[in-house]
Amino acid sequence: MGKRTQGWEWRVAGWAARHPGFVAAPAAVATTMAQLGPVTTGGVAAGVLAAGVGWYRGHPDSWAAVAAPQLRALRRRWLSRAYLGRWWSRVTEECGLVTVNRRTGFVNVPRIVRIRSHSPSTETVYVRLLLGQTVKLWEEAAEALAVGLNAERVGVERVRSQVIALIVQRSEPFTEVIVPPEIAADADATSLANVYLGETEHDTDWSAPLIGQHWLVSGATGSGKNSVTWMALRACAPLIRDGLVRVHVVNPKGTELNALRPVSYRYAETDRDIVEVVAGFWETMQARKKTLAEQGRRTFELSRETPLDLLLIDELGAVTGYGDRSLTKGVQSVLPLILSQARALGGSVIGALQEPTKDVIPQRDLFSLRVCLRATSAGHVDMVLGDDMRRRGALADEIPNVADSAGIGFVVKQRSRTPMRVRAAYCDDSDIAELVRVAGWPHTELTTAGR
Ligand SMILES: Nc1ncnc2c1ncn2[C@@H]1O[C@H](COP(=O)(O)OP(=O)(O)OP(=O)(O)O)[C@@H](O)[C@H]1O
Repeated sequence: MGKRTQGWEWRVAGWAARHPGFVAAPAAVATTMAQLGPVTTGGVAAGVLAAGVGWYRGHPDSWAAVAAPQLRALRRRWLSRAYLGRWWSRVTEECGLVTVNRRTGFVNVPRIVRIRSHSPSTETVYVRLLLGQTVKLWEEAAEALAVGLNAERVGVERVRSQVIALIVQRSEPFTEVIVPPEIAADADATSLANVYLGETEHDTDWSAPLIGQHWLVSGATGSGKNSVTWMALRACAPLIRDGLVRVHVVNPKGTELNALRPVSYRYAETDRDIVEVVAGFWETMQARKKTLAEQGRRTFELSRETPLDLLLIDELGAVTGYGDRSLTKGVQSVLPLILSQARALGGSVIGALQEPTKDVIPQRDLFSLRVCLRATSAGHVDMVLGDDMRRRGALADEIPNVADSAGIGFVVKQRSRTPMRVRAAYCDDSDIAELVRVAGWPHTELTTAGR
């Protein structure tokens, strides 16, 4: 029996019912023309266009968060051929993702429910599974789908029963290493309210506030986690020199961050010293609380008397989770207090993490900036960035494990709660040496533990 398909008039009716906008928009234009005439209709259309341009020019941030994803999704859905009827049918057929009714010969093509495009390099295509299909079937076809859709890669996720999301990454926006900007000569020229970290996929600066904030950077080994820490320290360098920022370093691995020894206020590598430094940080915060109360101030202001205290923890997992019990117990008795109270007192924490699991991320939501660099498992992404972020396009587990991808990862945009691909600038050994040179000053009051 040959393949049979539904009559075209039924297919058109079904399609129109599923896409009411395509019927409603021309109907609305026709009605306006009939009621108000072509001049008024043209005026209204020009007004809408002018309002759109005005929005784009006047408030690019909200435009990028609200209007751009909608327009991008429309363009991808209807103007790129990838998801149009015939091509979509062909791709799914070639990838073995259609079914044929054995009795009637009718070919069932999986239906696209909707498309979202939160970023220029990625779109999420929601697809209704056909009877008899499994998520696994689509996962196995993902590579072939990527070829068919002309994409870099396709991720597959189950959304609810019968609906999956294909996360289609179109391009890699970062092909070059980002060179860090010069260190500011003056403390006045540095703003810790907006620290430059690198670039975003939208070709804009990636920056974040450091004062009164905690940062969490997660990534597999070799993903470039320390880039973010180094960029924060470059911004702080003149302030460290002037005694406006004090750096407390917890470096259980004893690698890389040991370059900071000469400019650290406190520094620890061994278990005992680590507990001492973290507990000391909390004592500093309690003392700060008293100082602010004495000064009759409720909020912290950066000064030599009340500097920013920055706690850097290179391997959060070791000190809160899988390290020796005396270490983890000691740290866990104060770290939650630091994370929940230090921000208002001029204490910030930057924690790096390799294996994000529930027990090693203490109070995740207290980290206002969370960066997920290359991950070794899909589950790590939502663990770091928050629920649903992988489905919305944060394919950190699909970042290739090669040196060229180091420093690339995802953050969540605060306002729109959508993931954004970013790349941290890279500080090489000479950049690190320069920052230590600039930050270095006669630290007469050094109380470094573990020296
Ligand atoms: N932002 C970056 N841009 C480009 N390349 C980078 C970046 N960061 C790191 N790299 C490169 O990746 C390599 C690995 O980086 P690094 O050792 O800092 O990663 P890591 O995540 O800190 O690893 P580990 O957990 O093993 O300490 C570096 O030697 C460097 O060549």
